[in-house]
Amino acid sequence: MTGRKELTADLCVIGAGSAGLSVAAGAAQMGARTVLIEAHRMGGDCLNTGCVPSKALLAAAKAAQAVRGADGFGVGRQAPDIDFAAVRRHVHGTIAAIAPHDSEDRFRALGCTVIRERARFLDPSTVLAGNTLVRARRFVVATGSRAAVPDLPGLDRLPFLTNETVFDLAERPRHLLVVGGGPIGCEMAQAFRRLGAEVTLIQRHRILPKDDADAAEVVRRSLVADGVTVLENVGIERAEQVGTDIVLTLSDERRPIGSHLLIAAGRRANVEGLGLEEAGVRVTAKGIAVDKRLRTDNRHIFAAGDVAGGPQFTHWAGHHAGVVIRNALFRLPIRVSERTLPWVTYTDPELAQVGLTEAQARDRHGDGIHVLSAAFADNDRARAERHAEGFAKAVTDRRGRILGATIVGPQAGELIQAWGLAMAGGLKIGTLAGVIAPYPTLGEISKRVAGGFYTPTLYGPRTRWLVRLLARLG
Ligand SMILES: Cc1cc2nc3c(=O)[nH]c(=O)nc-3n(C[C@H](O)[C@H](O)[C@H](O)COP(=O)(O)OP(=O)(O)OC[C@H]3O[C@@H](n4cnc5c(N)ncnc54)[C@H](O)[C@@H]3O)c2cc1C
Ligand SMILES: NC(=O)c1ccc[n+]([C@@H]2O[C@H](COP(=O)([O-])OP(=O)(O)OC[C@H]3O[C@@H](n4cnc5c(N)ncnc54)[C@H](O)[C@@H]3O)[C@@H](O)[C@H]2O)c1
Repeated sequence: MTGRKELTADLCVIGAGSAGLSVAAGAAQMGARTVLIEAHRMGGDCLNTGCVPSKALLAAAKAAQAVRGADGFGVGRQAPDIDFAAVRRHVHGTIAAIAPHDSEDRFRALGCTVIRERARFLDPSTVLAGNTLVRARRFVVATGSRAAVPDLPGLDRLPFLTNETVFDLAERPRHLLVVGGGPIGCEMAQAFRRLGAEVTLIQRHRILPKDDADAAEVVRRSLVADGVTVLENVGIERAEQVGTDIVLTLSDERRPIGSHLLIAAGRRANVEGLGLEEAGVRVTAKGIAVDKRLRTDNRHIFAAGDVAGGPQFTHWAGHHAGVVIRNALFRLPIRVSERTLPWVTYTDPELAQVGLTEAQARDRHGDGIHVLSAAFADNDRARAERHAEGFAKAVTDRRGRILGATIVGPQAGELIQAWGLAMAGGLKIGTLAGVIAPYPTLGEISKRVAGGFYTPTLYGPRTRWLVRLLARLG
């Protein structure tokens, strides 16, 4: 075709976010001729409008909270002096510091051909990106997701924030209304509250409904203790602007009023305008339909990351990338597995999960499970650091096979990794119980939980009988 550039490749990746970048980096370094197409910003959501800015904002909020809490250690008695413009510089400085890792330069250096255009399938084996036609043996659609905007009467007539705009606020909101109590809603509610805004969080169910109910309750109490108004199990009837204020009318007739509105009510897969129909790729309400090998209905086209409709995490996108590479380049029938997928909500305290929650384990295994737990109140390090809220809990089958673990408390995201490793390695609970954990560490809590599996036997009547018998024998 005239005026058009044509490229042929082994692999063409659409979207340079967590999933697409991992696929492209792996494939290029393994020698595949790889084309990477990105319409907007290299790094996608995670780097620019997701994980990175949200964790940077939470870190600033934690620093502010540490000032408030210093009094408890006998160190000063003061309120934090928060310079919101400087907080914003910290957030954007963090993005800038990480950006080179996801940059066009780096990917070109790895051997990828990078095209900064919007991509669209013309037919099952051709993609058009700007002026370039790409023909490839395999394609990967990794176009991610965006904030789902609820169908709320009045919402279309007022300004609202999403994860794409909230990190660009020049000034701290006076009163932030947060719609949605999933991970984004809870993290942002706590961050803005600790940075000095009034915050009201409105959630249709309980907060963090995908998580263990007892653990979510610990997070809820912490949000309330920080001063967040948490309104749960309530619908929103309409939204309106009254002067400069935003007013929501709830199903129970309460009317929270705020200066800003953040929509954090779930995600919608980016499937529009991609020519998926022309490519023979089927889409459902959740996203692109894929099998366990991440193949779409067109066996030459894979989907990875948020657009594939499953869990939405950067590390899950990374797992997807490994599955796609092995299927697409090596033709190995590798499947995705959620069995040891961890997830963490980075509130303070953090809430971390791997494997089944207690409720899920009961659903699947009935009463044939052991539930083991320990409180951070009994962990000496947590006490010393005045972070003794929360608990760790594990669920095993009758024989001590670990089915899942939940940790809510300080550093829960770090602590859950021992449980993920144990599950991935097929270790039984006895291995964790036998670990020599350094004292005093937060990690001792895992050994304590695991040890609970043996407590009834260890301190039971049979052991006591045996000890007395051996004592009598001299
Ligand atoms: C506020 C927030 C906080 C989060 N925090 C965490 C966290 O702490 N930990 C965690 O694991 N996960 C977190 N997530 C989720 C995580 O960001 C996503 O799961 C991850 O970014 C998904 O990666 P992806 O590659 O599927 O999509 P994306 O990162 O969205 O990348 C998709 C890319 O495709 C591009 N694109 C779209 N259409 C086209 C097209 N037609 N042509 C070319 N390019 C296109 C987009 O511009 C984008 O760059 C968070 C998300 C949000 C919103
Ligand atoms: N720490 C992390 O790993 C992290 C952090 C942020 C986001 N994420 C990822 O991003 C995804 C999206 O996060 P999210 O919090 O937007 O989604 P989510 O779907 O987990 O939570 C959104 C919540 O909003 C509620 N909701 C929906 N419509 C509502 C309405 N009209 N009124 C009141 N409540 C309403 C829903 O009940 C739901 O619980 C998550 O699935 C998660 O995987 C991960």
